[in-house]
Amino acid sequence: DGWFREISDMWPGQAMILKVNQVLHHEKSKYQDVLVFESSDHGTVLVLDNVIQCTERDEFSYQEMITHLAMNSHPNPKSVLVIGGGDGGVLREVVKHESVEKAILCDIDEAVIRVSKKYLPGMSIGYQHPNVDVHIGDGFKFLADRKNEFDVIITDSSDPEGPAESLFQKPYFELLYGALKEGGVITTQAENQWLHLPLITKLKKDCKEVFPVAEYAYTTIPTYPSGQIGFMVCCKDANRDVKTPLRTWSPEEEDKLCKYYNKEIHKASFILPTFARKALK
Ligand SMILES: NCCCN[C@H]1CC[C@H](NCCCN)CC1
Repeated sequence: DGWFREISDMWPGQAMILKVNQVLHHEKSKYQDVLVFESSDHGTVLVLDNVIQCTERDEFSYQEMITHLAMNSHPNPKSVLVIGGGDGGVLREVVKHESVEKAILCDIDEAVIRVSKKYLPGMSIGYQHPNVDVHIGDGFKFLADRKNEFDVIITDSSDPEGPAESLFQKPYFELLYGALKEGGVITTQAENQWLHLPLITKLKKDCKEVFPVAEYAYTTIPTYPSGQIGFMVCCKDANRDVKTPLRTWSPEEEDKLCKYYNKEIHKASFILPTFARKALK
């Protein structure tokens, strides 16, 4: 009937539905079902295994926050790794930082990259930057033999049910820790406080066993379940206050570079409602 329904047991009893004008692409990749459709009011939409990954209308909220919460919590990020993020949106945000000399993206599924380059030019623009390298493979394996190499690692993953399951476990955070240089910072996609508080509580506990600093922040994004998504922000430096940006763009630059992130919302994103603050203490 011309509507896409995001129904999943990860958010029981609720569903986002978007009006479909035209299906642009649909394939079974090696890892997941890949769907791209033109929506009536949210631009082009990327769906993996029936879960909305990004819509052109609101993707900037997620891509900017998962990137700049990490990048602006580091004094001088030169080498950056993105695990997942095949749509290219996070890379687009990473290369907004002049300090970046090398940005590597490692995604397990070449189909997401291929489809994004064809149907999501506003996000895949990230691939055009000269300092960007792309690696197709399992992020877990990629990290295993990288030690002391990155200033920032961003894990832009899908949800725990599916190819990204291992990216939510403690062994993965230990690999991240080893791949980071001194003072390194990570962000991961850390689900929604209304839907997954037990998972986030476990995630923060695991991160705190690996990193001296681990904090949960979140952003508002209309087309994700319950309208928001969170991030775990961790640092190897015990004295780093990730809740306050170390570096800030001027107000003019902020307005030019970002549509969601700014230095106030960096701080505000860590302020939690009482039910979440108690669970994540
Ligand atoms: N680069 C954009 C990919 C974004 N990852 C998505 C983050 C949200 C997730 N479902 C929402 C989970 C609800 N808690 C799908 C993958």
